[in-house]
Amino acid sequence: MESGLQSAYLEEKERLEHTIQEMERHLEALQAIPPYTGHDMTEQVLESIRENKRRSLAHALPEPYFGRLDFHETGKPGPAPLYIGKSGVEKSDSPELMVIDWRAPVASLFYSFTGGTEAASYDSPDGVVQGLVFLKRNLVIRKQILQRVVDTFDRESDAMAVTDEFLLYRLGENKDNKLRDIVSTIQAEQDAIIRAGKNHALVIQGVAGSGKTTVALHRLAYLLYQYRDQVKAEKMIIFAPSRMFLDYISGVLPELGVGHIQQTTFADWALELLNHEVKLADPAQALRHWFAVGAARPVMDDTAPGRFKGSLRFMQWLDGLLNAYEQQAVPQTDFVPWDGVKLPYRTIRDWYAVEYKHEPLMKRRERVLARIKRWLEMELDKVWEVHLKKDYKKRGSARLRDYGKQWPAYTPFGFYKELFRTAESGALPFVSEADERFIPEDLRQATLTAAKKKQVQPDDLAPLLYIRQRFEGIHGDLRFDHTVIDEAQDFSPFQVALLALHTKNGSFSILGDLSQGIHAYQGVRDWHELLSLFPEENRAYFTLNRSYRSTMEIIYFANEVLKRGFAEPPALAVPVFRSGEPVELAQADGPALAQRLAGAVQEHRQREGAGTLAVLARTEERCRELHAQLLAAGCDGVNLIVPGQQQYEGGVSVVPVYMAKGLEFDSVLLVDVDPVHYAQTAQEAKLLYVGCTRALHELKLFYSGEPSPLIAGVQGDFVKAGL
Ligand SMILES: Nc1ncnc2c1ncn2[C@@H]1O[C@H](COP(=O)(O)OP(=O)(O)OP(=O)(O)O)[C@@H](O)[C@H]1O
Repeated sequence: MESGLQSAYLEEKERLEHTIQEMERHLEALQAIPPYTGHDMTEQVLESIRENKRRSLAHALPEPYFGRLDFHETGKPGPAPLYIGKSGVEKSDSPELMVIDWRAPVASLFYSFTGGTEAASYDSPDGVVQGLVFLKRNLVIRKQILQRVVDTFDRESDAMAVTDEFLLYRLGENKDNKLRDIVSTIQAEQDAIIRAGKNHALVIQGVAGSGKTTVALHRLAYLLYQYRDQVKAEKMIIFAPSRMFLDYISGVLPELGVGHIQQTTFADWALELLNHEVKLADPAQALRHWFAVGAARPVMDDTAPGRFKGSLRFMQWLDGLLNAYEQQAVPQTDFVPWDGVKLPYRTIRDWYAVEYKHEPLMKRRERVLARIKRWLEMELDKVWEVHLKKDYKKRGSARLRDYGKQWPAYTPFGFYKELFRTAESGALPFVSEADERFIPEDLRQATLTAAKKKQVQPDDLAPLLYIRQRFEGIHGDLRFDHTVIDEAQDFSPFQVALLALHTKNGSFSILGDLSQGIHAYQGVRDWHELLSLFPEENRAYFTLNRSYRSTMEIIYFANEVLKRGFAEPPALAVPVFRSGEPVELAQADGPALAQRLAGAVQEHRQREGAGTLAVLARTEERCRELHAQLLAAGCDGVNLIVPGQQQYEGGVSVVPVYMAKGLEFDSVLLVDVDPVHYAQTAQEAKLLYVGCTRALHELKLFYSGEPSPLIAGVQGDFVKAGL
């Protein structure tokens, strides 16, 4: 075996040297051709192909490939080694490929093949291709140097396949402040999602750490490769929960050689489309309210404003009012520019309701008014007496202005706020009593009070955009080829329905985890709410239950939290076989806790290759306090992460649990895990679960007095009492 490994290493080393020489030769040849700057179209196309090749070769040179698959296609001679890399590499003198792009159909075998001697197959553009896999090999190359060769399947060897060794090696590494690509270790269940067809709305329920975010980003790279004639990077969009999270994931797409994909939060995107006509109420205040501790924490049922305004019922109500407005928008009067001449109401209504039916509402208004103006000019042409003509012109223009005032040009916000008035406070004529009753009184008051300051809550944004699309339509450049919604459990059905209007062919990747639905005051309760928005034949539901982030100990412990918080716990995470230290529980508060935390930070920093560490607390105030204590104890350079943060710096951070969602840290220290901060409810269990599952390698929990019922009595070799 030893000598087998040695010869494999030597074989691969030689092959790598040969590939690099060939690539360098190719790159030099391309660089020797002076860039074409002329106007000949054909030459321009050729230059752009050459430039792409130069870029792709330069990008691939340090690590040309990461895998090898020896595949014997049925009916073809002998097994051929296929080298798989982040991008395809041609030979310098022929279009034959030395390295195959990981997204190519044949490369799917590298991911979907998980061992066994039976025939394997993959889908190619010409149909299913069958054959036998002889060898599956992982290679680690860094800066052109071969560092590791691991065979995960060898048909000719008696040795057992060590399928997961390479994955475990990868998962055991420390992380920095950015998410990384996983091309070399994509798992079969992840690959199935990455390669799913374009015109489907995929809803993916994945446990914490199952790779949802990572898979979504790889899927974008795949779609761009596979459907290059149909989709463009600039027309793809990722919605993520915060700008800090966007910063955290910003490294993956460039690593995959993909650029220019729009990345935003729903609020930023919406405010931009609304021309910043409204301001968002301070989100930190809302978070303080919803994540208040103990008895101060509000109930999160369907009467919560976000649940109400985010529901499809609310969307239907709004739709009904927009339809009623559409029916009654045209002033019910003839247009009489001067005595004796009139444009009948019926004619104006016909223009509006028949001729311009397909235009959005405010465009229709513009068109009708412009047409009345033209009619007026024609009527004036019929008047020959100069002095009369002048007088009619003045009078006609004034009457047209008056007419326009009876038919106001609403902005989305201008219209929206009118809908919350009652008949008593001057509601618009088409707002019925039933419409009035539909809105809970306190919500009406809150919406109107905020509206006076031109302020809205996040849950008002989807309704505002819905009005916008009915008023102004959606221009081509606002329609996406593909839309990714990460942390989708925090999205409302209304938001997703709205995004569906902006997305071509229902092409979506919607990812989330209901067990992490800590924003239950606004998000979905079950995925059917979202799936029902798409036709059955165009939607697909996937689950990811394996968790790759955390050690077995951490996952077993986090699962216990869910079991204690839910009468019927949701699908529990299945860890990969990666073992670490047991989760530690310790009693500490006040100065003793501060001392423990400072000690842990210092110890962490002394470790070789120390990665990231986070102290997680329930509230922003508590984080500020702990941060100050750490600084006072001499722990310089500790980052405090609070709402509104734009960047994640890595290193050591103090973070409210709700802001840590989506991120990960090598070590996590969770404080105040007592009955007050984490009561035995599903909602608090989700919060604590989020906190625990942020840890890759090490998790410690501290409590004052009693431990929270969500962790009390947890027993097993995956947990131990701390000193
Ligand atoms: N196939 C894989 N190979 C190597 N690492 C992986 C693989 N899949 C996921 N990971 C790693 O697991 C971690 C979690 O991934 P990611 O953040 O995408 O998961 P997630 O499901 O979005 O998590 P959460 O819901 O908790 O935010 C990352 O460090 C990622 O690199």
